[in-house]
Amino acid sequence: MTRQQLTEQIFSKGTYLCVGLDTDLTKIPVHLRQHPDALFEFNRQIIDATKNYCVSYKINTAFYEAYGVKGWEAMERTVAYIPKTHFTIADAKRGDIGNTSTQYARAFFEAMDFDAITVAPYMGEDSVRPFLEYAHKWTIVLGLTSNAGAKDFELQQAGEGFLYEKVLTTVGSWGNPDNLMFVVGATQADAFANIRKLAPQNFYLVPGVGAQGGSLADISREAMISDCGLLVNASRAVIYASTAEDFAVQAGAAAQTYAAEMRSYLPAKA
Ligand SMILES: O=c1ccn([C@@H]2O[C@H](COP(=O)(O)O)[C@@H](O)[C@H]2O)c(=O)[nH]1
Repeated sequence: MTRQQLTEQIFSKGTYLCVGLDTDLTKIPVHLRQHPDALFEFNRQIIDATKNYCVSYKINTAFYEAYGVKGWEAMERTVAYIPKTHFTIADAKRGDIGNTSTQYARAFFEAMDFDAITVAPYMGEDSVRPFLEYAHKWTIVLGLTSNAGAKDFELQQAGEGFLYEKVLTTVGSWGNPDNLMFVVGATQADAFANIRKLAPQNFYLVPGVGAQGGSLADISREAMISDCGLLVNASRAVIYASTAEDFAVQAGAAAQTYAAEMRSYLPAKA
């Protein structure tokens, strides 16, 4: 998907919500747990209920890898089920020597048709480059993450600034705003204005609203640009809005609430 196609979706639907499919069999409604294809069936109903209120789905691969072959198959079926209008993200946090990253890129961009994959930058350029070489695919590099551990490396001083700042500027020169996004945690709202100066045109994938307590209003105020430039992810707050039989209806309602707030922050047009 191109940037223009993504922004057309955002402005026509009035939302920049990304629903995170962090599907955990111990958290889905009891009546679905015995279903022979429970992971996919849960996702199918969540997608049907939320697709009008979001422009993207993020599949965190850990939740599928945890179930072995059956989990991997459920992930493949889920990404194939998501409407082509929606931007699909494999939250896999890959990155290895170039020869190996090439295989990761094939797995997520060819064997499965994800639009984007999250990548850890710490093995350097050759580990990121194979993902960037795909036309109309996106590499989403970890910038300043939402977790407490961000302070252990990302927020350590590295020369003139923080390590995450060096990641933004250096990785930014490897790609461009049409193929490279950064992960910036919603819990890091104080840093957003500075981050926008360092990566002024890139889209940010922003996890951390909902269960982690980040503020949608703060992020939107500090980091939105004329074509939006934000995909804000909510996983647990949407998909587990209810764990009863009405789970899909409640997930749709939660997504609708986020979308209504997002509409109020979007500029008039791109
Ligand atoms: O900095 C990061 C990077 C990735 N994540 C992932 O996003 C979702 C957040 O889930 P919630 O339930 O909405 O908290 C999850 O898949 C994380 O692994 C992140 O939270 N922070």
